[in-house]
Order: sequence, then structure tokens, then C-alpha cells
Amino acid sequence: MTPAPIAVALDAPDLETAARWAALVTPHVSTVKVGLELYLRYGPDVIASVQGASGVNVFLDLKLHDIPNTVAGAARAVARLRPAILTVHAAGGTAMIKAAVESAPHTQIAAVTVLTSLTEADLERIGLAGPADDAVRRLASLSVEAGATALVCSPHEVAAVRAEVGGGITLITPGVRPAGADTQDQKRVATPERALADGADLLVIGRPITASPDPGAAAAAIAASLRRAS
Ligand SMILES: O=C(O)c1cc(=O)[nH]c(=O)n1[C@@H]1O[C@H](COP(=O)(O)O)[C@@H](O)[C@H]1O
Repeated sequence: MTPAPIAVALDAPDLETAARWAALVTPHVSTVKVGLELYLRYGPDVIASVQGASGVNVFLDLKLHDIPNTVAGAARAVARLRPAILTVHAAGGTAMIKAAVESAPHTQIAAVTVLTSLTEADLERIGLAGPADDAVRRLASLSVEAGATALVCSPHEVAAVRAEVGGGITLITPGVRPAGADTQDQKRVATPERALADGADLLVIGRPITASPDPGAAAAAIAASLRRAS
């Protein structure tokens, strides 16, 4: 069976746990995501540990955000690990995104538009007043112009972003929760089925899978519900 278009966020406190989660979910999902917690604790070795023998895609979520020269150096430093995807913050601007794209030619650069943990009230406080959609669409189009071939947005904006950038750009949505699940610190959320129907190519799902007593079964259940819905 083809693995579901899900990136499981391996936000674990230690490498053993992350590697165990990865081994349990990889029969069911296309991708595992390594984020700041794991990478800052263990560094580059973490990639091989979570990949194991499965060859699953590794999404390195470092959300780089700095001046172009610094981001170019950081992207070069991790490009040798050949992650399938590397994140940068779209708010770093076009020159910064372009620097990442040029420095990691074998990795897909995904620009994070507006974090899924932010509400419109939060956005107003940081100077992005107005509907989240507007900021997300603006950041999406400048990122694509700068050469990003993937974008991260919430499921709420994915249809608008698809209309803005067209096909050919990979749309990645965190902020995904099965119906009735605890939303925790996520604010702009939708179900996996809704996110996919609205145009997402890859769903980032962490705690609904990893906090389950059986992460393998939780991943399999979400994968099956996506297959039923499609
Ligand atoms: O870039 C991301 O992956 C990301 C962007 C965003 O806007 N919101 C967001 O939650 N994420 C990541 O997606 C994952 C979501 O995890 P859960 O909330 O546990 O499903 C975390 O690893 C976040 O770092």
C-alpha cells in the first residue's frame, strides 16, 4: 500500500523515542519530520537514526530565519545530509529564501508562511493586521517568486494558497487534528480529510500520533481514513 502523505513530527525528548516512533509509523506514512528539539540536542546524526533502514523521506524543520548570508551558510551545512525538505521562515524575505534555495540544490525548500499557532489577534499584535489569509497569500507568493517549491500554511488557508500559486508547488499543512482530538497549542486547525480535500499535498501530524499509546496504529488509522475519503 502506498504510504499516506503524512509527515509525522518526531518532537521527542530523546533519540531512542524518536527512532522508535519513526520505525512504528514508517510503514504507513511517506515522511518523518525532525524539528528543533531533536536537532539541537543530537545534531546531524539524528537524520540517519530516524531514517533507519526504511529510506523514509526526512523533513528537516529548522525554520531558518536570518540574513541571507547566514541562512546560506546554515542551508549549506545541512544540505550534505540530503533532507527531502528544509524549512525557512517566509518572513525572512525573498533574498533570504533565494539564498536557501541556491545553497541546498538537492533539497526542497519549504517556506513557512504564518505559524498555525497564531490567531488573528496574535497577528495584529505583531503588525500583520487583517485576515490571516491575506498575510499567508502574500508570503506564499513572494516565497514562490524567490524559488521555494514548497509552502507551509494552515489548512484554513490551503485552498486560497493553491489558487494563488497554482499547481506544482507542494503545500504542507500542520495544524491537523482528527475530529474531536485536542487542539493543544494549535489555533488554525482542520481534520486530515478536510486539509487534503482543500489541496494539501503533505499533512504534518505530531501529537495525535506520537502521544497515542500505539503510534503505529494511530498513523495507520489516519492513513486509512484518508484513503477512504479520497
Ligand atoms: O513548519 C512546521 O512544520 C510547522 C509550522 C507551523 O506553522 N505549525 C506547526 O505546528 N509546525 C510544526 O508541525 C508540528 C505540529 O505538531 P502537532 O501539533 O503535535 O501535530 C510541530 O512539529 C511544529 O513545529
